[in-house]
Amino acid sequence: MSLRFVESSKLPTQWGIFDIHGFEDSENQKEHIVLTLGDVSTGGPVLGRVHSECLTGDALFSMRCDCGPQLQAALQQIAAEGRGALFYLRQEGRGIGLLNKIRAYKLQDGGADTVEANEKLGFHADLRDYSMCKVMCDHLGITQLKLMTNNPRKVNALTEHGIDVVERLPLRIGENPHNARYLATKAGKLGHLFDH
Ligand SMILES: Nc1nc2c(ncn2[C@@H]2O[C@H](COP(=O)(O)OP(=O)(O)OP(=O)(O)O)[C@@H](O)[C@H]2O)c(=O)[nH]1
Repeated sequence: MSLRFVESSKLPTQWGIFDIHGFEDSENQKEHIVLTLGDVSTGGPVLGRVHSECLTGDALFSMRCDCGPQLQAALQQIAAEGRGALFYLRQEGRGIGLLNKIRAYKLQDGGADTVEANEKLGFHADLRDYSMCKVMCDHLGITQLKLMTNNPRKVNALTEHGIDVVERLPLRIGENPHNARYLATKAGKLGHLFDH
């Protein structure tokens, strides 16, 4: 992965003024961002969230998934701690892209679960790559993460890329009748832990 830091600036949000850092992956024509709050380069493990893009959940308030509430909760928890990092990775639909995610939704409307739908479209259930996080951490001086996630495979992937994840913090939020089956499939087939 050829990831290059581009620029940093400020991003005022309803939870405080974050620093926003832009990175470019020219090889894959992707642009990723990291929001940080406080001094993340010194002072021990950083509260972190590695969040994969979900336009429908993050920006359009979709209740088919739990992405939007997780994003909001992560930013709130970072703000409450006064220090942390949100890695916002542009790998929509677990890496299959937005339009294929809509195709997968259509298949789920017809009875497939989220894993079967990906497979019917010819994709693996999860195509995401977390290698860019190591470059981002090195650039930002982050050496250890306390990671907010329900996904142990994400912890393993980051660890394999050389990131020291010292703790996994569950991020169980946003359950509703529209995403009950989706969350059950994540727990049953994708190894997500829905503990508190
Ligand atoms: N292919 C596909 N992607 C989906 C679907 N619903 C949400 N996503 C995508 O899934 C990604 C989020 O992954 P999740 O499996 O929900 O969660 P996670 O990141 O593995 O784990 P957490 O850290 O606990 O949130 C985002 O890129 C969403 O766009 C779906 O039905 N099909």
